Amino acid sequence: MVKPGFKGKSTINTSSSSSNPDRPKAAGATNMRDRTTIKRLNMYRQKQRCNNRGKVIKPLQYQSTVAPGTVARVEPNIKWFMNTRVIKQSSLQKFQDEMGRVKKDPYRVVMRRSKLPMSLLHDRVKSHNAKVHILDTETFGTTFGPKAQRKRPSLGVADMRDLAERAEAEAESYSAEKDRDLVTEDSGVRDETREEIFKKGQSKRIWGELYKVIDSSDVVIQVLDARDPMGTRAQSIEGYLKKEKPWKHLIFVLNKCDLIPTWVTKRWVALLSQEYPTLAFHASLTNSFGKGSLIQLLRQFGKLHGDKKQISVGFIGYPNVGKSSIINTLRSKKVCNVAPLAGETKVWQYITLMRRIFLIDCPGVVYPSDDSETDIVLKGVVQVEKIKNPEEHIGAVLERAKPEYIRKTYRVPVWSSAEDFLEKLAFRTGKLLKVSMARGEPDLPTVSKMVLNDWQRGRIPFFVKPPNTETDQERQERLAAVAAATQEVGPALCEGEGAEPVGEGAEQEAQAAQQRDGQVQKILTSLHQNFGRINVVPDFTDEDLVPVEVSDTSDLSGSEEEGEEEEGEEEEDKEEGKGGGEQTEEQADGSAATSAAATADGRSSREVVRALDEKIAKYKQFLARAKSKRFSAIRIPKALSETMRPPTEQKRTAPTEPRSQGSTETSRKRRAEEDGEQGPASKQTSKERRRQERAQKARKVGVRYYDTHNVKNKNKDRKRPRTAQGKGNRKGKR
Ligand SMILES: Nc1nc2c(ncn2[C@@H]2O[C@H](COP(=O)(O)OP(=O)(O)OP(=O)(O)O)[C@@H](O)[C@H]2O)c(=O)[nH]1
Repeated sequence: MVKPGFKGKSTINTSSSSSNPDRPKAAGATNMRDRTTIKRLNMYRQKQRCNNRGKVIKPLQYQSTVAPGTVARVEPNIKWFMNTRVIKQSSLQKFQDEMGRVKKDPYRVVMRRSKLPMSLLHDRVKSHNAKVHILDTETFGTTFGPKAQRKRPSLGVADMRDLAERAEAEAESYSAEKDRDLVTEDSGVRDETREEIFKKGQSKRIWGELYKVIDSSDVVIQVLDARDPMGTRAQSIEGYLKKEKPWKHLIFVLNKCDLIPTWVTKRWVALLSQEYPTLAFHASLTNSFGKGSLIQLLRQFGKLHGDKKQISVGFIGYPNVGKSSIINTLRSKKVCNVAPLAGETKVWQYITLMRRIFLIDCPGVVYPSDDSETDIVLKGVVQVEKIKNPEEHIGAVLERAKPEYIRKTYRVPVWSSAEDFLEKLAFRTGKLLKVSMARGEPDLPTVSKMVLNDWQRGRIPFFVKPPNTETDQERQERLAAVAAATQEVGPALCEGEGAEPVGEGAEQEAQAAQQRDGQVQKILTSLHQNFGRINVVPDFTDEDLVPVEVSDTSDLSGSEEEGEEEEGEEEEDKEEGKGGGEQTEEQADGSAATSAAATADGRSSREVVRALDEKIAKYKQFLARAKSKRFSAIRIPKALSETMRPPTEQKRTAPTEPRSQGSTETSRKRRAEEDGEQGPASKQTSKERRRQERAQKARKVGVRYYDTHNVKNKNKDRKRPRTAQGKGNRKGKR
């Protein structure tokens, strides 16, 4: 309708023609065409008008008006989706319940079956005796005839004799213990159902997260706890990856290497490398090991997948093995939540390492195994606070850890049983009950939790001994042989690496796999880890400390030169942390100094490297300890500062008694006395002597010193940025 007061020409056609969609409705007309029908009919009727040269002067309605060559789209219409019906799960359930009830009722008949979605009622699994309608879909000839194409079950035997032989062999190897289906008489005693806490990491949700991570990753890193690599290893996942996703790379990272002797790390790496590429790692923001090698390895994988914009690296593994810590170490900052409690990571998360490398953190997964409840607790899967009877697991701790380590950690000299040990420890630590009835009795649950916590956090030295394995030289030879074989097979397989080998011939597939393996092995031969640099924290006994031969100097030029890598990282990713770089500078300084000393001494480069490594390890250990104790000002003991000096200088000075780094107050006093003997200290007052000693021996380090100490004149020596003149100028300007 035209608005009142409208002066212009109306676009509404007022004619009563049957082809006018706007025609007024006649009085009493009930069967008139509606607007849509009229418009559609007009569309059919219309004709295109052209001039005498054939050029369109009046295009058809809806004929394109866009310039030729423009990509046009058909506008989606809601009617396209009209036939699709979606119902909620709850509605389906309701329908099935109600229809099921009606169907079962013999006095009722379901009318108009065809209009009801009856298939929704019958989608259940068919019972085993349901009739198989083979002949409804296939002819007799193709099903049972001489040219039958029907698939038969593969029995794996050619004839009855084979079958009988196989049955006999299986009967011989039968073990009733392993037979889960064996029906036994009910003795009245049954295993208690496991508490929910022992099922941690096994839920469907967690497995779903794991498969999401695997599906999204090009490289899967399985993180293993160095203390018990085999116990935290998932052979089922490895099998799955090998069978279902052979194009994905699987790597092992042996984390927490700082908690085991270095030779054990070396042996495990050699052993596991026989199956998958393995790297040793110590996750720490300040004092890491293996970071450089891992980043280098990931970069190489990135290059291998040159056709992809970026690669994703998934971290999978048991709970609490340190997946999130490794990611934080690689990023040099806290990007993932880390806690000594299992199950800290709840859902998967993506983290950018570099422009082309993404990391995915996965919640810890517990793989199906025959582990007892104690095994589960000691593997760190269960939070200690949630265990109902923590005392039950202490016996296993005392069995697994060596008595000397227990003695050293808890200062309990002897014990006859787990209970005896707990009682003694409770009295020693003052963990006694305060309840009136049992006042003064040892609080066993609390002490047990303390011990279990210490175990889970690696405060009690423990490791699973690796079986004997190939030596380093053998490994190098094997890797070199594989790499040489690959070169023969063909060039690098950068192209088509990421593509799934679907539909390819078996031979081609095998060749591709061989090439891939060779490529990875080649990358690995270029990676060397200098295990001598691992900063092992626990004090192991001599028996456990088989001396490790530090690798050649060539190793140092390898992956552990973190400074180089940091540089590279910064090129790629500006956000990369700088901590490692600084550390390496120090190391580089030290190395320069020592190598100079070495030439002067005429010592072999190997000895120099070993000496240098020892110094670096001591220095790192000292810093880590100071950090953990949150010293605001660290006094570097003289012994340590001496070790940081070049060896020639050390040689010149008189040899001093080696001092432990964790020097106590008394030893410090004793040293002060010893040092005091050298000068005219006896005439000084004690205050003066102390001041002198401090000036001589200690150096203050630590950024938090002024935050935590009330130092009045802290800015005394600092140059004032603005002089009085400057101030005057500023005032003048105002
Ligand atoms: N000593 C030592 N402790 C480590 C190392 N890596 C991780 N940790 C500790 O192990 C504990 C668990 O680390 P997380 O990174 O949270 O382990 P996670 O595998 O992500 O655990 P979930 O979240 O349960 O999957 C933390 O207390 C870490 O400090 C390591 O290399 N050495």
